[in-house]
Amino acid sequence: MSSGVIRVAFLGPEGSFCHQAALQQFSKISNSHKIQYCPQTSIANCFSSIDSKNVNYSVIPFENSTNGLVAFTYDLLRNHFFKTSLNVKSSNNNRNSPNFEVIGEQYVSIHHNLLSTASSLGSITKIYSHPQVWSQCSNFFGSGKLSPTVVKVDSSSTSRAAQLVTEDIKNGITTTAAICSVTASEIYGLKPILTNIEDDNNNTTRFLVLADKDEKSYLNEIIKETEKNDLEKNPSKPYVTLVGITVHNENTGVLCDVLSYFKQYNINLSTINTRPSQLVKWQYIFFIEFWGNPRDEHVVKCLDSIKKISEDLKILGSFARDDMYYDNKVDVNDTML
Ligand SMILES: O=C(O)C(=O)C[C@]1(C(=O)O)C=C[C@@H](O)C=C1
Repeated sequence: MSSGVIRVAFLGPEGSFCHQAALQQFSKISNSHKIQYCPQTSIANCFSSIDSKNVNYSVIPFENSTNGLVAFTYDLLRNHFFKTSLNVKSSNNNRNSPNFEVIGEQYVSIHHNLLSTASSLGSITKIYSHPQVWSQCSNFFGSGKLSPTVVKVDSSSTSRAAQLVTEDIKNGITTTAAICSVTASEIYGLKPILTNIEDDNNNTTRFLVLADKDEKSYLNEIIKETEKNDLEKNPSKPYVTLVGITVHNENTGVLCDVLSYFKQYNINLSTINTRPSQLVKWQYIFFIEFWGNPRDEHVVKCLDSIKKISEDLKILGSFARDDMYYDNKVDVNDTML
């Protein structure tokens, strides 16, 4: 890794929403530091590039306000932080202790656009987009504007979808379309034929920022410094911590006991999601985010108590809550029309 340059992985190519999240996070320090953005072809590569120390940071999609958790990401967090039958088989012992941790979050407003050079909506034969997008645009797909035979084709990202349409055009195919951002439409030189086709105009995706945890040098200090400045400006700015917990299935009420510790220590939860543990069939990892910092005494006590009654507990990281979290107004009058 070349020194002095901060390398940031994101789900590429350029123009993806993940790219936007990376720009939001790192533009804060782009005046004082050279940032090199490193597009990856999959979310899995965003993880492997940071775990193998090819980059200093990686930005990954985590959840969407319309369709919830990004399962690919949760499963990759599981595969890196927990022992699973997959990594036991490959005897990859490194797997429960990755070289990175979660240090930040970014919120991106997701507005979807349909790009195509087809002569009409009805003549589109194929639409490319990231699989997370289909259910964010379900009203559009149910509107009857498209041919009933149109085929949805998964692409690795929304910007890759736009790229695929440009490749089709070069090959003389003009009946394909992509659903992607306005930025992607500008980069790939294709005009949207429909804009804002998402069901909910408040559609937002939350991204996590992963950082190389061994790199105790200036890189993490920069982020800590910007956080420190934020916290100085607003000392009550809350912290959020993400943990993963597995419990012994056969113990009745054990999850209830885990949750009651959070209550006992007055710690408020912000999300809870489960994914199969991939170690024992029908066992799950509970991914929990709570308001608090693992350095706070009451958080330490709470997690210590939980550790005693759970099979495994991993702290995936903690970060200052981003201000955009609070931008969650829903216009009820709008939804009642
Ligand atoms: O394809 C992109 O542009 C991405 O950044 C990925 C991703 C996701 O995985 O959720 C990000 C935001 C949208 O929700 C759709 C796709």
